Amino acid sequence: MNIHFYKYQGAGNDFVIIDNREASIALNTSQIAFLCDRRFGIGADGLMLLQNTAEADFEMIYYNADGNESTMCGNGGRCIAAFAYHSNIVGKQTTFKAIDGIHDAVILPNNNVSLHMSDINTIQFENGYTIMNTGSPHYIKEVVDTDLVNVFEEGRNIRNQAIFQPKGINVNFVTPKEKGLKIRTYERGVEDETLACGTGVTAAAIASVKQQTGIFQVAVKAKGGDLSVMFEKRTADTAENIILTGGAKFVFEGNIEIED
Ligand SMILES: N[C@@H](CCC[C@H](N)C(=O)O)C(=O)O
Repeated sequence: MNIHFYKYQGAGNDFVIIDNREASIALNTSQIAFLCDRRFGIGADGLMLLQNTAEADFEMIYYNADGNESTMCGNGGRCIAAFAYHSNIVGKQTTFKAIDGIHDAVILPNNNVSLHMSDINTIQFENGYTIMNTGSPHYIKEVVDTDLVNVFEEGRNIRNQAIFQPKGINVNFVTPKEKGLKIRTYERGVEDETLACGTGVTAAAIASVKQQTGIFQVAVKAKGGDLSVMFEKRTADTAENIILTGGAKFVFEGNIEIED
């Protein structure tokens, strides 16, 4: 089967996007893993299908690089909104359906896209770390300097701890800076460090204000780029009106042959 694909990246978190509005493409786990493979395929942290839905402008179906369908991807959501805009499927403001519900996105100047993330109903403040689900589950640990962390080893150990099984968790290491945060993330389903993770950046920004309430804006520096998160906290352990903003760029497009 020959497939036309588009490659996008948001702060270095990269994705294969396929327009499946005609519902003609059904990919299995090994075909998706092949397309995301950086040596044998196109290379990406994840793959998204853009599909039709009666509930919004389009639907985003998200798969991790291991080929399995997963939960919400914040950078993926910003990239698929940019793709839908570049493909004249939607205008500068769009609403799309993802696994965690309906999201609004806005195309901004200079290849920036902002995305309304799902509300957070529970923030778990533990001894030395915070856990919350920003559409995907995240573990956030404050460290003295993210540059000194072995993100692959430490992230993998935490991701595989018995308490987080069977689903696993994404692991974020965060250092507060003068203005904002620095972050590095180990992503489940990629099973490696990625250059940025939108749901992780969102979780880290919200965790950084601890139990405070109010309206906040936090700048977050990931390895692959800068993002910003605006949110409101009406109570100590919830967050709402969450907007994630950052770059979402077209990289290249092409055709690839995949085995049935
Ligand atoms: N890169 C993403 C998160 C993608 C999902 C994650 N790997 C998981 O399975 O939970 C983002 O930008 O949010």
